[in-house]
Amino acid sequence: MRISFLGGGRMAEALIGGLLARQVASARAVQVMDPDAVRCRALEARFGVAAQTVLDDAWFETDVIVLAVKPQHLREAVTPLAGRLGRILVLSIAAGLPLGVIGRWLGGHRRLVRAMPNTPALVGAGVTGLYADPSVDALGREEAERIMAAVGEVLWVEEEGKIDAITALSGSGPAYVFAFLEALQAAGEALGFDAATARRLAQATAAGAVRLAQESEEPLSRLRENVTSKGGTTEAALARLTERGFAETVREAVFAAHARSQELARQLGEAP
Ligand SMILES: NC(=O)C1=CN([C@@H]2O[C@H](COP(=O)(O)OP(=O)(O)OC[C@H]3O[C@@H](n4cnc5c(N)ncnc54)[C@H](O)[C@@H]3O)[C@@H](O)[C@H]2O)C=CC1
Ligand SMILES: O=C(O)[C@@H]1CCC=N1
Repeated sequence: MRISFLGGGRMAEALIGGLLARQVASARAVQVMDPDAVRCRALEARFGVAAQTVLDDAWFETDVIVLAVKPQHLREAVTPLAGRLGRILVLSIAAGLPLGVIGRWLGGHRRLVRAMPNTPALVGAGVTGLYADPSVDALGREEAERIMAAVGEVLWVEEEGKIDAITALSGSGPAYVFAFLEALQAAGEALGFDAATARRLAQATAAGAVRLAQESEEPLSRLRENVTSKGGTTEAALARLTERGFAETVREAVFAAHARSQELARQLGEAP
């Protein structure tokens, strides 16, 4: 598969790394266009892929174009693509921008898939939600899935609105987990550990708990109960979390991200 990236930032770098490591594409089949020459040189040096600061005809000799530009820059970035796409599949990872809007900017192109990955993709442990325009055929869906599966799990949704929900849950989700780990580390430091030890304890706990959850058939509530002895230490901690509205706060945070994702296109002056 030949893959061209519009935007060669952090997410593009993660994807290119995964694609080459899993041999979904060879370095010769991957091209990048990014106006930042420093980024281009960095990607060339790291992966041996061709990276350029301008769009030329050769860049359009491809099967898939991945849109990996910030939502605020996407319109300007994709306008030069309009009318030059033919059968190329366009895979957008931009947050908050519906396919209807991107298709309009691309001059009515319909061979479009929207993806929402997350930063654990950088270490091959991402999870990506995917939605295809109904006109995209099985081959197009398979190409999109193979690209995103190179950096982790994939999950298709059949309703585009669900991509905003995926953005709120797993797209932004790593930041919630890091915020929790930061708080756990800070609490560990307050109990007398040095920063490195507190971080190690916090991370090992999270990694172990997640692995236990992944390898268990039990509901999460049962796994929580299994840690919680009657009258014990965990019960004391959870009582405080409940009293402070932990679950409601997480819910409100996820809903705030969801609302923001829904609002991004409108803020750019685009109705879905
Ligand atoms: N960072 C995250 O956690 C996630 C980000 N995303 C989405 O991925 C996309 C890329 O995000 P990052 O890689 O984090 O951003 P980034 O800022 O690292 O990379 C964006 C790149 O686009 C380039 N660029 C700017 N204007 C351009 C143009 N006209 N043509 C071509 N390239 C241009 C910039 O030079 C930069 O290298 C965004 O749309 C974001 O919403 C999606 C899921 C998670
Ligand atoms: O915060 C953002 O808008 C992007 C989308 C998901 C993660 N980062």
